[in-house]
Amino acid sequence: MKRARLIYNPTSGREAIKKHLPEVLAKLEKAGYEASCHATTEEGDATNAARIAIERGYDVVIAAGGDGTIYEVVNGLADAERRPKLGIIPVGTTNDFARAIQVPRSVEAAADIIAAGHTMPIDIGKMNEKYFINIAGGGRLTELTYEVPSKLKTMIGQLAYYLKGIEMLPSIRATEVTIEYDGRIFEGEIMLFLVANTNSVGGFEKLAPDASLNDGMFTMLILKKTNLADFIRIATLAIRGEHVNDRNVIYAKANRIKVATKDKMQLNLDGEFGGLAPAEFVNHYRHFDVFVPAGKLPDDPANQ
Ligand SMILES: Nc1ncnc2c1ncn2[C@@H]1O[C@H](COP(=O)(O)OP(=O)(O)OP(=O)(O)O)[C@@H](O)[C@H]1O
Repeated sequence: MKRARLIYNPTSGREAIKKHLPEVLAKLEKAGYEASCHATTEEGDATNAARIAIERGYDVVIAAGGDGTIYEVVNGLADAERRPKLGIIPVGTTNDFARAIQVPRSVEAAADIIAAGHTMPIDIGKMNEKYFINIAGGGRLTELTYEVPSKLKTMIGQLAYYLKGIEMLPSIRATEVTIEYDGRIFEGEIMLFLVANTNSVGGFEKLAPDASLNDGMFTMLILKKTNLADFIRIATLAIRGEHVNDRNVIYAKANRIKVATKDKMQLNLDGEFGGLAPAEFVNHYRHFDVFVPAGKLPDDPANQ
């Protein structure tokens, strides 16, 4: 019998998962799995739980939480040679990855997608020793994702990020970097750089408009040093995906990217603190099979 392990963050989002657990487990059992779950207890626990699921040979591992929980689960699974299929139940404040794979923000609907059994291959990124599934980045602006207190997120959700962004905007400084991407080089001052696996980043769904989930390539975006007025203009363009041709933006595909800086630069992986530069990003082609709705995603080989 196939076995599924649900790893859920009981504090995620507005603590939405807890009351739906019996239905989720029942749906999995009905789909033919022997299902069990693990509630995470603290930061890092989802990674440990995922490693244990590998040791115990689970066929499916499901991450239920926000992007932070998915990130931790991915890091517990990604080094294994035989990796379980990955399911996502989005109950966080930011659910960028779920949005990118069109898994709805309803516990029951997300569980139905896993029960239906359709998967597609997805690339992931590795930065130095850590993996990310959605987005990596650096620059002062990306730091706001972990400056938002968790309690505030639980209370007011996505709004907490925007409030923090407005608060930080006037103080954002540029960083001098050297970025090497597939043999090309950029040297100069930047506001931020992003290395995206998907098109869905921080609620901006068109930030990397042509990112593919499984072409073996990252979409890289560099925002050069700008003044505040230009910055706001480009952010507004980014809502519609019209920033990619702006003269302050470098937008390119690459599967290996190296970032070096003389200043201290914090790196961000899937919204979590990922260490300090220098960094090397490597794309791992079709590393996971992820449950997605059938017939919806253009990158799904089943729809091509
Ligand atoms: N029992 C727990 N108590 C406190 N924190 C926890 C617990 N379990 C996991 N965490 C931590 O909570 C962090 C945020 O979780 P998660 O991403 O699932 O949801 P979120 O708070 O809605 O945030 P977001 O969706 O913005 O990432 C994770 O980085 C994880 O390490």
